Amino acid sequence: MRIKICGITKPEQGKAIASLGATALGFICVPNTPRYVNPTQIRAAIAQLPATVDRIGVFANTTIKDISQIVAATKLTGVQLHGDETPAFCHQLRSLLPDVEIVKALRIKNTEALEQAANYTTYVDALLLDAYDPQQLGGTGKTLDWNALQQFQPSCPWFLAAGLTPDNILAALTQLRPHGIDLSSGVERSPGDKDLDKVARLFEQLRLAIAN
Ligand SMILES: O=C(O)c1ccccc1NCC(=O)[C@H](O)[C@H](O)COP(=O)(O)O
Repeated sequence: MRIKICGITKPEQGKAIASLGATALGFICVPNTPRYVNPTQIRAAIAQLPATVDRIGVFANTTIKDISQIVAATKLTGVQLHGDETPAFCHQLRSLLPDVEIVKALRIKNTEALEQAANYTTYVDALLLDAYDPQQLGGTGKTLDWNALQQFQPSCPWFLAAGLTPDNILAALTQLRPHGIDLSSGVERSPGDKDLDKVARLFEQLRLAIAN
């Protein structure tokens, strides 16, 4: 299973989280949000990472030009689209950046929001299910109704996000079998400041999940 820790702002924390076992790190490229990092900061963090760790830039409601410039400047391996990007936008981005992983985040407000998934699967590498919040695009700490996701089986890989923590990850994974998980505020002291003890506890819990 892929394990993505999102909202990295400090290079030394990114390095430590990668060595604890994260397979992907997320960098928030959405200005005026609390975990925002600029391309210089992303490059500094990436310089500390082993090549095996995926580096995903998180964007929302920006232009293809902006995304492709930041990808070129930072060597991100993937792009997560966290706003209202359409399937056509994903298709266009994929044509321009064929070697970059594209993850479309769906912010689940109601069951109809899940039905959008099928419109994206042809154009993206993976989907990510996050919680809807009227004020915040992501990093909300709100959980989804896992029971309502039991039938969610898109034709592409998917990540479960939204309010996952070391304390609830086992419960989530007993109900659902996503290809990956994504955590941010559940392993933080404050926005952008990761708590390495919480990250270590997450990996202990995941080892238990694998053993059972
Ligand atoms: O985390 C942010 O601050 C953020 C800001 C703007 C767009 C997206 C953002 N985060 C996206 C993520 O992938 C988070 O990991 C995801 O929302 C889960 O967050 P959490 O519920 O805190 O685990």
